[in-house]
Amino acid sequence: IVDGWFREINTQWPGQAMTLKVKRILHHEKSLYQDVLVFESETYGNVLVLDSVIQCTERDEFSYQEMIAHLPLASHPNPKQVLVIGGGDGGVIREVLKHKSVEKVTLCDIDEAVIRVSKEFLPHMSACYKDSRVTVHIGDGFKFLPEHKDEYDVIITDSSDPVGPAEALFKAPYFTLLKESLKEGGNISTQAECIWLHLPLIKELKETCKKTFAVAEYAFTTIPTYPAGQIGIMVCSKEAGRDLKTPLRAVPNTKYYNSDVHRGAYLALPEFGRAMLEDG
Ligand SMILES: NCCCCCc1nc2ccccc2[nH]1
Repeated sequence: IVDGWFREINTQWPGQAMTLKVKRILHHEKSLYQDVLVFESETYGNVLVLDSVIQCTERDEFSYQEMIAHLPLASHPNPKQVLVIGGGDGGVIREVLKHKSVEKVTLCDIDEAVIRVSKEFLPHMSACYKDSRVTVHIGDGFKFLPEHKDEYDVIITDSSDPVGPAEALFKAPYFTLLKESLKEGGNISTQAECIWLHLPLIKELKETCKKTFAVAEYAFTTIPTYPAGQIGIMVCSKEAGRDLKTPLRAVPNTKYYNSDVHRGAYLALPEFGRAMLEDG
């Protein structure tokens, strides 16, 4: 933080950096896995930063949280058991609970510090931890998944970037584990990075998902505080013929997601992205 501004300088996006004006630092610690920082910004509410990368801000988190949850849930006929890997801030759980068919949500995050800090400084995101349908497991998704085979209708992987603790969550073995933990007809979604910054990674991710699942599609959402203001969501299904692009029902009290946004998120991949992802 220099002269009152936080700058998101990172080798993943060379030569550019989102900058947010800092009102005051609320918390800073080194957890077992990463550096955890929370600051109150002048115009984006409280901001959670892990290893110097912006993970969420109170002002725009709903865009990403709603899309990563509702794209796989609204295209599943009857989701009852849901698993969230990562996402310790709790925002995804809040969205999952908007589907009345959901009976149980389990959250598995490797770092208890993220959950603890979110409960204290991100109340609008962590409020749902109190819900009776929610179970929290502190641990590595890689170990948790093999112990829970054929158990979930939807699994959402709300990971940070593929540098540090979340690196393995972007590789093929992880997607095989996801598939084995899904019930028949199950859907998954993962944080799938930005076409302006990570095209080679997205191409590899889509190829991995197409090999592992019956269907795999890349959607995207707009979010001002993520690098280049856009982030992707990979959505897949075990069910051959599952139409991921069509919402089967409306989702109540959202601020970003609706059925048109659902469809629009898959459409019109800009030509430089389409060519790379589809033609090779
Ligand atoms: N550079 C884009 C980063 C995207 C991060 C998405 C995200 N935000 C999170 C907050 C808490 C825990 C896991 C999270 N994963």
